[in-house]
Formats: sequence, C-alpha cells, structure tokens
Amino acid sequence: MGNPFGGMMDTIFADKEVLTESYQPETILEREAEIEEYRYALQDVLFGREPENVMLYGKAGLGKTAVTTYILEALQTEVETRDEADELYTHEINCNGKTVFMVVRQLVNTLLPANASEFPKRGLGTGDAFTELYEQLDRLGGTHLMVFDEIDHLDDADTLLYELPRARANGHITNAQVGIIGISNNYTFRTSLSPKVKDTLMETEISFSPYNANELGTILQDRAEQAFAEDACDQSAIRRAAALAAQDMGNARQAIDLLRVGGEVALREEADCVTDDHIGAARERVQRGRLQNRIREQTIHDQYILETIAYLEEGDETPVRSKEIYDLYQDVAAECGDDPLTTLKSIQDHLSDLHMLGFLQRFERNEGLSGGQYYEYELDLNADIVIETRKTIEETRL
Ligand SMILES: Nc1ncnc2c1ncn2[C@@H]1O[C@H](COP(=O)(O)OP(=O)(O)OP(=O)(O)O)[C@@H](O)[C@H]1O
Repeated sequence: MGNPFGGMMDTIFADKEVLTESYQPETILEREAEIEEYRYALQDVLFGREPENVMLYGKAGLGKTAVTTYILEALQTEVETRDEADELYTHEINCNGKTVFMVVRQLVNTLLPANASEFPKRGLGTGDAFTELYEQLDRLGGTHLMVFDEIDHLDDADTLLYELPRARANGHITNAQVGIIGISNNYTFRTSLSPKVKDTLMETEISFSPYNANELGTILQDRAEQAFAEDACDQSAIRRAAALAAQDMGNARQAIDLLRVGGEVALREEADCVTDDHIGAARERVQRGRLQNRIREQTIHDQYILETIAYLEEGDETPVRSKEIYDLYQDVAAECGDDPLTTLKSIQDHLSDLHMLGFLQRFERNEGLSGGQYYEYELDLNADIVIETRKTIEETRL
C-alpha cells in the first residue's frame, strides 16, 4: 500500500491559522465605540499619568480579549514614540480558580529580577505578597496595566480591587503607576462588590453586546479573505455562518468556528469551495460535539438512563413512565457490567435531575382519583447522538 498521506492536497485553505483561537486579528471590526471608550480611559498613560481603571462586561466570544490585546499593543507602540510617557508594562492574569494571594504572587513573580527566587507558595500571607508587589513596582517604576480576566471568579475580588487602585494614594508606591482592567462575563459583578470598593474604584465600564448578523458577516468576510484560497469560499457560506451564530448568541468565536469546520467539511468532500450546505453540516458537527461533551459529563447511571430512553424513543415508546424506564435501565446497566441502582425512587430522582439539566422533557399526567398523578418522560435531544456517544464511551472504557 502507498503512503496514506501521499497525494493529499488542500485546495480550500490558504492560511487556516487565521480561523483559530490563537490568531490575533490585525484589525478589530465593528467595535469602534468600545475602542473609543477604551482609548479615552487609558490615554493618561501617554502623558505619564495614572490611567483610569476599566471594567469590561460581556458574554463569551464578543471580542473583550481581542479588543484588549489590540488596544494594549497600540498603546505600547505609541508610548514608545513619546518622551513624556513612562515605560509601559502590561500583565495579564486569568483569575479563574485563584485566590487573591495566588494572583498577587503571580504578579510578583513576573516582576522579580530574572535571578531572584520565586515568591514562596506557602508560609507567607496575602499582606506579605502585596508588600513585595509594591516593592517590585517601585523598583521598576513605569506604568503597569494589570488585566484580570474572569475577575468575577476570584474568591475575594474586593481585596484586590480595594488595595491595588489605591496603592499610590495610600503611599505604598511612589515610583510607579497602576491601572486595573477587569474582564467579566457576569454583568452583575459590580453589584457583588462591597460599597467601599464601589465608591473608590471609579472605573470606566465598557459593555460588549452580542454581534448581529451584519456585524458577524463583516468579521467573517475579513477572516475568509485571508484564510481561504481564491474563490474557495462562497459568499452565501459566509452569510449562513454569520446568520446562524447571530441567531444563537451573537458570538464571534462560534461564527469563526463554523467557517473553519465548514472548510474542513468541504475539504473532506473534495469540493471546490465552501458552500452554505457545508456550513449547515458544520453546525451539526459543532452541536453534536457539544452535546456529546455534556453527556460525557453526567454520572454513569445518568448516562444509562439516557441510553435507556433513547432505545425506548427508537421503538416509538416515548413519552414513557419511570417504571418502564427502570425495567429497561436495569438491563442496560447490567449489559455494561454495572450493578443497577436498586430503587425506583432513585431512578425518579435521576430523571428529575436530567429534566432540570435540559436532557429530558417531562409531561405531567393526571388520571383523576383512580390513576393518580405521574410523569412521563422523553428525550429533549437526538436519540442517535445519545446512542452514538454511549457506544464510544463504552468502547473506550477500561
Ligand atoms: N470585533 C472583532 N473583530 C475581529 N475579530 C473578533 C472580533 N470580536 C471577536 N473576534 C474574534 O472572535 C474570537 C472570540 O473573541 P474574544 O476571545 O475576544 O472574546 P471574549 O469576549 O474575550 O470571550 P471570552 O469571555 O469567552 O474570553 C477571537 O478569535 C477574536 O479574535
């Protein structure tokens, strides 16, 4: 047999990396108003003054990170041309799963001289970490913009947001300036802060709203021109990807993913160019992938229950009562070599959880005095996907 890769050609993509998450676009489109507010908030850096603090709000994929990277790079370029501006340092930290101590320690470690040993993980407290941070900031001087992504996930954002912005006013640092940029998916983050932080932070708030289909179309057009070979992507494919993502959450990441996966489908089919049908197929693949991940995240007994209802659905036996689900579930679990849960009540609890999580639809039946009240269930997702996912999970289980 010849080399399986021999003769493979890519006539669709010219530069596929442009459609990946790690790619930073040279131009940010459709965010002029947000960039303008950002520019205004940070302009003091150019004149050697402390900038305003900034809080960015918006759901996933709306350009908060892309706009921040773009604006900080532009600011750095401009600072380098101006004598009156201090040296600019930018620090980016994701706060998810971190304590204030961990965040401050991470900042300290990025500021320490190359030959110094790291700030200890244990033995010292948050106050010590702040003291070291102030010392390092003063040693270096300049302006430090600190970007805290997912700041709403920080266990004690109050302490961080009370301490840092006031460090200079409180005399902890004299030689450096600090600006805070917080990024949050949660619009109510501000209301969770203590009144004293709210009063002192004095931040500029920039909120990112979902993109509409036209805006996503402009973003995708720009990417498609760079990513695809000449004439390898139909205009209708771009419009379809933009429309589908706009209908969903207005998320640019999702729109770009659809275009990339659409390109992959076209390549696999050895088509000349990406069409709107390829985008439709891409959406199904992306949705399938997402659903499969959600199924995998459930406990094994929840998965058996879903699999059981999928079989019942295939035999046109749904909606179905918990008792019937329980009977077949026992076979499904045993078939997979597991001891089934032994009471109907425990199955009913699982059914109720799966309904709450959106996997199942539930119908209340009332048969008056004689039959009483009970529930019937059916899948709220595609039975094929459940069976297919379960099959792959079982195949890879030890
Ligand atoms: N206005 C835009 N112009 C060009 N590309 C954009 C724009 N907005 C978003 N993107 C692209 O969409 C993807 C998602 O954007 P980004 O990571 O900035 O979203 P985010 O709001 O920070 O989301 P998350 O909260 O999930 O991190 C990135 O690949 C980014 O380059």
